[in-house]
Amino acid sequence: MPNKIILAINAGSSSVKVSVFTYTTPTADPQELAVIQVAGLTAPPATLKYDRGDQHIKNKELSDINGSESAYEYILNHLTSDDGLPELKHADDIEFACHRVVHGGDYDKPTRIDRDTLHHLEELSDLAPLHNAGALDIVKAVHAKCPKATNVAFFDNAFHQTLPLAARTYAIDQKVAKRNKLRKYGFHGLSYAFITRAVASHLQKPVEKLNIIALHLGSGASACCIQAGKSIDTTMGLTPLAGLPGATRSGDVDPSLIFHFTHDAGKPSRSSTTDMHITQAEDILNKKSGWKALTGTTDFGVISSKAGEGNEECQLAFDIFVDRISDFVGAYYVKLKGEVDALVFAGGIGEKGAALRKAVVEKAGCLGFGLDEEVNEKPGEQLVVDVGRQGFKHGVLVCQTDEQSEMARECAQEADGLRRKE
Ligand SMILES: Nc1ncnc2c1ncn2[C@@H]1O[C@H](COP(=O)(O)OP(=O)(O)O)[C@@H](O)[C@H]1O
Ligand SMILES: CC(=O)OP(=O)(O)O
Ligand SMILES: [Mg+2]
Repeated sequence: MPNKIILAINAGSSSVKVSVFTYTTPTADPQELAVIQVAGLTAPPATLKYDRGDQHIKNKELSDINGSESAYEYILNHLTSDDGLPELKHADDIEFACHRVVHGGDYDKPTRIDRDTLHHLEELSDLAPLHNAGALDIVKAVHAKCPKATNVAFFDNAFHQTLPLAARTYAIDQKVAKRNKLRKYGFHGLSYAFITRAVASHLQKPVEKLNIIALHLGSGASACCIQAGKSIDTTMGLTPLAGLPGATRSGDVDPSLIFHFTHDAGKPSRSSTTDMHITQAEDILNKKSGWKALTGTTDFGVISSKAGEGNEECQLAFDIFVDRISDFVGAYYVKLKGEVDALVFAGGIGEKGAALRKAVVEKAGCLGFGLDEEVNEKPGEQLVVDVGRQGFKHGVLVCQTDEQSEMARECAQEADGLRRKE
């Protein structure tokens, strides 16, 4: 039987990342052949990163890319014309296109995308204004350019189905809450599912016995309290705006603040489209806040090094992040009754931000976390690295999370059920 190609597509808030996998049987993990990323969609020029075998392209500037759909077209073209990737010479070689869909509402498992599902997901676009519309544009592009591929949606909120009622319920009128489905959903679930398995395997513990406080810190940032391998709380809410601040997101603010910020809070934003309706309030808090508003850059690597050089705005942004993360580490420590296997850092900032890890772990020192500072400076590229100090009560780990590989793994396992019936 010929190898089958799975394309795992991750439309983040500012980038499109695609990994190419082959798989043979549902039981063996898919094998990664190439990873391609077009970043900088919100701060042009877009740039290309490509890794396949010993071929590596980094920071190549691209022209004529103005959104996720054109980024996908570029990516498909790049992959099919790479002679070193003979497994994917033609769009028809793709059997499954997996899409990370941030807000899936009540969908709780990978779902083949047909016209009805697409319509339901479009209705949820307003609840993930930086994400869903971009992902669905790519679904349509795959439909047009790769008509033989089966499109499957993987939902970023699915991992948080296990949130206890008290954690998922807002203290508002429950009739309205139920009618309008207003509750905490939580996101970054593909990443937390990956982290849970990778850390359990690293610690040689069954997933069902794993208790961790996991931090996914990227352009969007969140924390998750994982007990017995299941999410029991997380910082994002009805939408990915709640909780920690991010590249362009405010994170938690007093909900009344926005009416003092602008009198036009409830009016439609100029970023509204026919597929997505958002207010000025949502536009300001999602797209014009966070690190960008505080420092002018969305790159936390730059913020971190400028803070180290004495830049006050960057120092404040850095300190705000440490302050908010520590709040949740404390809260989740109590939820886990102090029975914590490890504090886990992941996502671009969690994996690369040594200074941030140091500051967070120092604050949590009173709970029994400590860092091996030398390893923390250069943890290396292994899947999970122990950066905790010997002899301390709880571990500290860095995990190279991979949302695309999580989708590919689930896709291969469920392939028979997901395949289109001819
Ligand atoms: N050395 C570094 N220190 C801290 N943050 C970094 C470093 N290098 C990159 N980053 C940050 O990682 C973030 C991107 O993380 P990633 O998880 O890839 O984001 P996305 O949410 O777009 O998937 C950016 O804010 C980037 O600045
Ligand atoms: C849910 C979310 O915020 O995703 P990202 O960090 O990829 O923007
Ligand atoms: Mg991401």
